[in-house]
Amino acid sequence: MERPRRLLLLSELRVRNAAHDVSLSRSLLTWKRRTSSPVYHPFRPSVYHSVSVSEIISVREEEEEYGSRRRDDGSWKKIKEREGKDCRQTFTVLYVERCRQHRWRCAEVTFSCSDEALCQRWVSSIREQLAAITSRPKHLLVYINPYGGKRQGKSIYEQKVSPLFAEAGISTDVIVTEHANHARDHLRTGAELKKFDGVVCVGGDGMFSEIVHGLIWRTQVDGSADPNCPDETLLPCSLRIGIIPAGSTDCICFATVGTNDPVTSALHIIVGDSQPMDVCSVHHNNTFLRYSVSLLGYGFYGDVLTDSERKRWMGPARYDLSGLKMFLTHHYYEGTVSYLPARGIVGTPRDATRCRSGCVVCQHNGQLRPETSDGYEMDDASESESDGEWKTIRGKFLAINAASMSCACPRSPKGLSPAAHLADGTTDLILVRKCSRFNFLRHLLRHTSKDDQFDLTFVEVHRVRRFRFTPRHCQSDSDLELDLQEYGKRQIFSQICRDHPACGCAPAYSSWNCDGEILTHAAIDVRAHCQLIKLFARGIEEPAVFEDLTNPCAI
Ligand SMILES: CCCCCCCCCCCCC/C=C/[C@@H](O)[C@H](COP(=O)(O)O)NC(=O)CCCCC
Ligand SMILES: Nc1ncnc2c1ncn2[C@@H]1O[C@H](COP(=O)(O)OP(=O)(O)O)[C@@H](O)[C@H]1O
Ligand SMILES: [Ca+2]
Repeated sequence: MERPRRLLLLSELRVRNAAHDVSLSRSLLTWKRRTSSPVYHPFRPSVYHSVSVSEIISVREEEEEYGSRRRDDGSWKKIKEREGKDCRQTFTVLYVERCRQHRWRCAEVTFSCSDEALCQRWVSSIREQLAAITSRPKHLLVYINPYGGKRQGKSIYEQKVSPLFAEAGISTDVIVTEHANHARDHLRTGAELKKFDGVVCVGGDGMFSEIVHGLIWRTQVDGSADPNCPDETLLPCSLRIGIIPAGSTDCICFATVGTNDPVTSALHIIVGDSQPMDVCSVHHNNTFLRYSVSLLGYGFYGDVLTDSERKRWMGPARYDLSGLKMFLTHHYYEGTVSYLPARGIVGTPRDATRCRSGCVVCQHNGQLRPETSDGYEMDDASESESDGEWKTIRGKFLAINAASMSCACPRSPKGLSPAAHLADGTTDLILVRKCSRFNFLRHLLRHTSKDDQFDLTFVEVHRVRRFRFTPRHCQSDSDLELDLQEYGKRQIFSQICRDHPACGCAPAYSSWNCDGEILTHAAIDVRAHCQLIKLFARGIEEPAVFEDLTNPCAI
């Protein structure tokens, strides 16, 4: 049986001049219109509203007096319509309202009554409940990339986000970056992180990647862990990261919130959401290269990124043109992929279920602590290899993709690996073998349709904890890395062939697309670190079973 909620307050207040029963408990604010007729009216809009206290943004106190209303900040506002008697006290509650396609809006409702003391009690009770929510940030460090996407990061923040933060009583230190890696380096060395409850990134996946690199690095150095060592157990970052989408793909925002909308993201930050996320570390010859949280792609996606960087002036459309060009170019790459399958976990890349808010698969797999329970220790990787746990595949590949999350984005609403999980400590390794252009097109089209992406003979997918890739030409040189001179020459020839596909000579190397940043090393060693970072997000919410039909925003 459902336990009755203990009410903190229950009063008759007016909303838009109609009497309502308004109640406040620790979890809910509700208001219900008083009706004179007990008869059910099918065409009368719903008279009952409820808002979770955890989704109240703020409460604003106002006082109506002689045709004017005084705001909290001391300014005066004319009221268009007097509500009933001469002098009424009013207060306005701002709260989260759900709209279509996972969008959130800031809605407001104004309550009024003639009893000043009662109004005051309501305002202070709501404020007390909000103050008791310790997960909400109070002071944030904000980095804005003015250069990403359509170059609107600064205006997006100033017009859509900053007013909401102010309304919620969040103070900010804002840094508009002046060059690439400005935010990363500031976080690594300069930022006084103790002052803040979180870091906000205004930009695309590349800008988010800078924040992740700065925070992870700083956390390891402060905690005496060695980020250069591929076998190190990395320390999780305590500060959460908020993403205000202002880039070109904004895949990390889309795959964790369900939409690329600055207001929605700002509201997730304000209510203090928390979503853990896996991070892959990428090493080359025991030297750290980069971290990746979304896509690590060699071949097609690496080539698209390299080509698109030369067309940055085109904005986000550069990816479409480069995508078409690289599809027509149809380069394949030879090499060896070795991987360590994730054992003992729940879920496979071909599941029909999806990683959603409060995902039980992430909760379950996140508790496994892979370093101990999965039967291998990273320090003993070679032992595991001799145990036959590592699998090896040699071949010619059009694309090698590791998706640590679905990689859903507006271009591909299901993503590259629709059943991938945000926080299960694994990455989905997708191998697309050399095939005809027609078949590759079928594969790409499945990124945009409902059909199973992996139900093609030339595509295979494995859920892994660790993988390595070695391009063929590295192996043929007695398994030694090419010296830099040789590597340079091959890069030049690769470039010539890339630019003159008619010569029929396939380039030896592609680059890795690492969350939208180019990695020129082809041979890499990748390891998934379970729940290394946390976002101000909650994962994609399942749509409510009963939509509020009186909410025009949701219909
Ligand atoms: C013929 C129909 C083909 C349709 C293919 C559509 C495939 C789209 C898949 C997109 C996957 C995106 C994975 C995310 C990558 C981002 O991290 C990266 C950088 O983002 P940002 O910094 O915000 O720009 N974006 C890309 O690499 C773009 C890939 C686009 C490929 C067409
Ligand atoms: N002020 C700046 N000037 C130039 N580049 C910058 C600046 N700040 C950040 N960057 C870099 O811009 C690149 C693209 O940023 P991102 O926000 O991902 O936009 P997009 O989604 O358009 O690629 C990243 O590599 C980031 O490091
Ligand atoms: Ca994952």
